[in-house]
Amino acid sequence: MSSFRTLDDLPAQQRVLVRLDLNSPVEDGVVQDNRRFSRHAETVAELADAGHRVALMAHQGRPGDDDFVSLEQHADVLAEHAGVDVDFVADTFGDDALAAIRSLDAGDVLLLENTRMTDDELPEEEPEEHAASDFVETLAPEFDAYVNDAYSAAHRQHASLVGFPLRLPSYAGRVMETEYEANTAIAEREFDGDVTMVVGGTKATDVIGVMEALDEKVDRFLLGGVAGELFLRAAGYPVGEDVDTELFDDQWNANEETIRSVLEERRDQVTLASDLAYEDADGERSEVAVEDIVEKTQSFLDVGSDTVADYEPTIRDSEAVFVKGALGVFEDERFSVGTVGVLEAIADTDCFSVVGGGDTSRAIGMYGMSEDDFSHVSIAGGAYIRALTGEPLPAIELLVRNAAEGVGR
Ligand SMILES: Nc1ncnc2c1ncn2[C@@H]1O[C@H](COP(=O)(O)OP(=O)(O)OP(=O)(O)O)[C@@H](O)[C@H]1O
Ligand SMILES: O=C(O)[C@H](O)COP(=O)(O)O
Repeated sequence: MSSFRTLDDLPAQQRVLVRLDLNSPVEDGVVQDNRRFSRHAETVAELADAGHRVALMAHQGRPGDDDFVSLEQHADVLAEHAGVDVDFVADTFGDDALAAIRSLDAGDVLLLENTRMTDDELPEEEPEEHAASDFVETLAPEFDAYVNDAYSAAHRQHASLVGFPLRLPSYAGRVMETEYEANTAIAEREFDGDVTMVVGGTKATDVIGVMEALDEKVDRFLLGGVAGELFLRAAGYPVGEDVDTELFDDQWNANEETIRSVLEERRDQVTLASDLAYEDADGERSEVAVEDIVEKTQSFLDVGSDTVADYEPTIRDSEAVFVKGALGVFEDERFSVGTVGVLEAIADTDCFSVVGGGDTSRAIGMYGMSEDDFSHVSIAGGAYIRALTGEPLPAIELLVRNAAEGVGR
């Protein structure tokens, strides 16, 4: 059990500042509903129903990215799930935000603008520095308590995650509590048979770092997505570089050394895709064997069918399978073969299975699979794989420290 305080410990009638993780896929400017909304809605509804005055903080994307947008749409999606009104103010901690916070009545809920729109949020700094930022210094006095429900962002050392626990009595929300307990229990679990990890997605930097740390725990890695292409590049294939996206070159430069050393030292543990899929001139899915690729001239959007067939026996023979990241752009049905094929193979076995990632976990519902076919489905990606390595999550350490030191008591 954790040693942080939870909503069961929160006194009545508080002015509460709550950190959620509503970071979601954005398609053509439209925020896509996903399990982060439904899960966090439970915490929000509980706080509102209990008569607290609730102000919510969350982030979306990163400055410079297409999905770095306002949280205005998030307020409506969250309200629908929570069954309570969620007002929105297009301000993080300026006069408009303060006026909206001060006008909250018991049971009211307000969502503040994307925390990453303030310069104080993003630097990875020590909690003490964040606690002294204008952002934290301005907002903290407006509240009696801070609730962190953002387990899936707990690996980031950002102001809204680590600054407030030095200023306010702090509590874990319901999502934080359940994800922490599930992921910690999983990290501590020992398996007799083979443990397999399926590694994909776009956040290659996040997953490659932990592959090194997990080699004691994981017997075999099955690769796909952007990380998989970077490994193919290291293995000498002409892929894993930017053609019409900016997903590869920067991540290659940041991780080349680690990828090469993982491949060199653990070549027999790492299985790479044998074929890849792309959109052909007719707009159809086509596949090519990696051995036949002479030059990368278009984006590869999925692993091929032979790769899925290669991966299935490994999954069937595993006692545990962990998934982090999709093997392709599954949101487009043509490129869902890798992700869905692997998830269905896992669902068909009775192995212990965990699927993590805010985006990746969406594939389960999108393609008619049931969460019950997996042992645990986490809305966290980076935080979940770090938890598997036993690496501390800074935002959670701060909740523990806050409880131990009795801040605000
Ligand atoms: N080859 C590829 N090219 C571009 N995008 C890809 C490719 N393969 C997978 N993806 C994308 O990867 C995304 C999922 O992985 P990503 O690393 O972004 O997040 P996640 O696993 O959901 O975890 P987190 O919660 O950390 O965001 C999917 O939205 C999918 O479209
Ligand atoms: O989606 C996530 O994994 C979390 O919200 C963290 O987002 P980040 O990877 O942009 O910091």
